[in-house]
Amino acid sequence: MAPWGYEKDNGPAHWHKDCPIANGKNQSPIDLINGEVKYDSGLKPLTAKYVPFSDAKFLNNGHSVQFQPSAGNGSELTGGPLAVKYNFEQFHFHWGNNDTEGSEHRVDGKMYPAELHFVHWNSTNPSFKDAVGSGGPNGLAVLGFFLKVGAENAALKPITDLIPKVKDAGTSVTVPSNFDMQAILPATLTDYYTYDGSLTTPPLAECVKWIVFKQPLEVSAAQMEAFRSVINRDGKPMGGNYRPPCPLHDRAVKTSFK
Ligand SMILES: NCCOCCOCCNC(=O)c1ccc(S(N)(=O)=O)cc1
Ligand SMILES: [Zn+2]
Repeated sequence: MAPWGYEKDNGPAHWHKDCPIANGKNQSPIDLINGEVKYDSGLKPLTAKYVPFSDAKFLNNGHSVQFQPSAGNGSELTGGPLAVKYNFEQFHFHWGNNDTEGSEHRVDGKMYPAELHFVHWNSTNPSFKDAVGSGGPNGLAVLGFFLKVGAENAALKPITDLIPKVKDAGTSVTVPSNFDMQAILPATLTDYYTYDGSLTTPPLAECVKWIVFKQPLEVSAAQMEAFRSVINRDGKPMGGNYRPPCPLHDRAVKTSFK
């Protein structure tokens, strides 16, 4: 099979052939249906401590654009539904070709124009790859933020300004060391949905504690257009790099908010 993608001939409907877990019972993304979630007063705010990076890359890997510091950057995530400390690995985006589509998770069937994923791995593992393969939903913790079109996002501007430099698949640039990743996050990481799920791209491993924030971040129309100029491995616009929602089966979605 051609490498996986989001086109007719290699998109989400084909992924099960190489990754049979695609039809598993803990797949992501899902539609977050407010009438079916359950408030959990035990869910505390999350704490993300992101330290400045000395040598981080921003790259086009053919199916997303991704910020990736060198291993062992000392940034960590704790709290919320997490029992242990998680190390930051990378962040990346999913988006659409217009403002009516693009996010992976949905809220009562509504899609946002884009979704930002901060990927972290359980620090009781020796490496990220071990965490992916560790079995069970505690290998990774991914923070999902919906993006909506509005004011320019000053914290993301250093990243969206680099997009023209990684327009083509397989290209990357070094990110200026004064880039402040912490500034992207809201001041308090409260009001989120959380559930046990999977990677939303192959290998689709069911190793993820998902934490999706209720409050979208804003980006300007120009910043959205920057994403839409990115080209995928087939030389086509990368927009549409989102997996449709998967069945919830007998999972519960908990919320930290009433
Ligand atoms: N390819 C087989 C070996 O796989 C080893 C682990 O590789 C994992 C590569 N994928 C990822 O790291 C990865 C990370 C996050 C997300 S997502 N969109 O669910 O946040 C999807 C994918
Ligand atoms: Zn993602």
